[in-house]
Amino acid sequence: MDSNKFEIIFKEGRGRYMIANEELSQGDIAFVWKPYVLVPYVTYKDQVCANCILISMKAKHECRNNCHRAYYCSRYCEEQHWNEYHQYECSFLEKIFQLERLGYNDEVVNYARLVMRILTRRFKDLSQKSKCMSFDEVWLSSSHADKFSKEKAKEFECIAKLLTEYVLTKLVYEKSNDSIEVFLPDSEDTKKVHIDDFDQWFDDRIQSNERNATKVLLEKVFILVCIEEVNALFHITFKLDGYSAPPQTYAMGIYPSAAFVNHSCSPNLARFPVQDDRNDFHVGDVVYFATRSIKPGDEVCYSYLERDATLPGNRQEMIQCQLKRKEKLKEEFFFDCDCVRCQNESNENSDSSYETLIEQLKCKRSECKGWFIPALNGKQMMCEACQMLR
Ligand SMILES: C[S@@+](CC[C@H](N)C(=O)[O-])C[C@H]1O[C@@H](n2cnc3c(N)ncnc32)[C@H](O)[C@@H]1O
Repeated sequence: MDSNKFEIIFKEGRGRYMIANEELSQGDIAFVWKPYVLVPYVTYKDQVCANCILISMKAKHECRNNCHRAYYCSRYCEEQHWNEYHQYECSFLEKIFQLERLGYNDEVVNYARLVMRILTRRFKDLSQKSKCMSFDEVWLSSSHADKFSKEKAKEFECIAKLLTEYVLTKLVYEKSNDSIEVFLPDSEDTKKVHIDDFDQWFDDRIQSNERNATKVLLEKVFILVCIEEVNALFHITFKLDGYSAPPQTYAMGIYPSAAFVNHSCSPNLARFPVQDDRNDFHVGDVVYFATRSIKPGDEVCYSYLERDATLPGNRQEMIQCQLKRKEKLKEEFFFDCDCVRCQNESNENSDSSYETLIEQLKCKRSECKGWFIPALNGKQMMCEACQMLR
C-alpha cells in the first residue's frame, strides 16, 4: 500500500478503517494488492494456469505426476509451481476432491483448496524462517467462528479434519508437540470452536502420541477455514463466455490488506483482478480504483456484495433494496451495516444518487454486461467486458 495516500485508523468500538490522505478522481487507482495465496476455481482448472492464473491457455501442460488437478500455461510455470507448492499438495489433492463424493459441491472444494494453499505457504514461510507479516495479517482477520450455522460448522469441521491430516502428513515432519503447536499461532478464537467426535477421528485417522497438540491444531485449522470463508476475494472474468454472458468466477484468493477496508452499500472504491501483465500490474494482483471523487479524510470502502451483484438478477436487488442487502451482509459477514447509505435510507426512501453512479459505471453497449474500469492509458475508462473506451 502507498502509505502516504492512505492511513489505517483504529477507533474503540468501530475497529480499523482506512481513510484517504489525498484527493482521487473517478477512475484513479487507489491500491494494487498482491495475494497471499491465489488458486484457480476447480471448474476452470484446465483453462486457468495453476501457477500464474492466466486464463484460456492455448497449450496445456500437465503436472509432472499427471494428477489431473493442476494445469499450466508453460513448463516454466509447472516447474515453479512444483517447487513452491505442488510437491506438497499433489498427492493429497485427490482427498480434497473426494469431498465431492461426500456430497459437497465445487464451492466447498474451492475453499478447501484455498485453505490448503494457505497452510502450504505457512509451511514454506516457517521452513525458510522468513518473518512473514502477511500471514500475521491473515491470522488477525475476523473469523466469526461462533456465528456460522450448525450445518456450515459441520462442513468446516469436515474440511478442517482433512486439512489437519494434510498438515501432519505432508507439512510437519517432526511429529513433536512443539512443532505441531507452533505451526499456527495461538488464537483466542479457538475457545469458540467445538469439534464433535474428536477422539474417534484421532484414533481412526491420526494415531499418534500427540493427541492434545493435534486437537489444538485442528481447532486452529477450523479458525483458518472460517477466516477464508469471511475474507476470500473472488475473481470474475468475461474471457470465458464473452461479454454478453454473466461473468464467471475463475479464481479466489486471500489479500490481507483488504481486511482493513470496510464495506459500504455506496462504495467509493471498486476492484478488478489483473488478467494480463500490464504496466506495473501483474496477473493475480487486485486493483482498487475510485468510483467517484474522494476527498482527503474520506473513509474508503468497497462493496462486500459485489460478487452477488454480478450474478444475473441480483444486481438490481443489491442496488435498490436495503432489506436484501442487510440480510445478505448479516448472513454472510455477520454485521449490521451502518454505512452512510444505510443510515440515510429507509425501505420507502431509496438513495437515487447511488443508482445514478451505477448508471455512469455500466457499459453503454447494448447486451454488454460489463462495467467501466481504468484503461491502460491511465486517462480513460474502459469496459472490462467488451473493452469499449469512454
Ligand atoms: C474486513 S473487516 C474490515 C475491518 C474491520 N473494521 C476491522 O476492524 O477489522 C470486516 C468487519 O468490519 C466490520 N464492518 C465492515 N464494514 C462495516 C459496515 N458497513 N458496517 C458495520 N460494520 C462493518 C464488520 O465487523 C466486519 O465483519
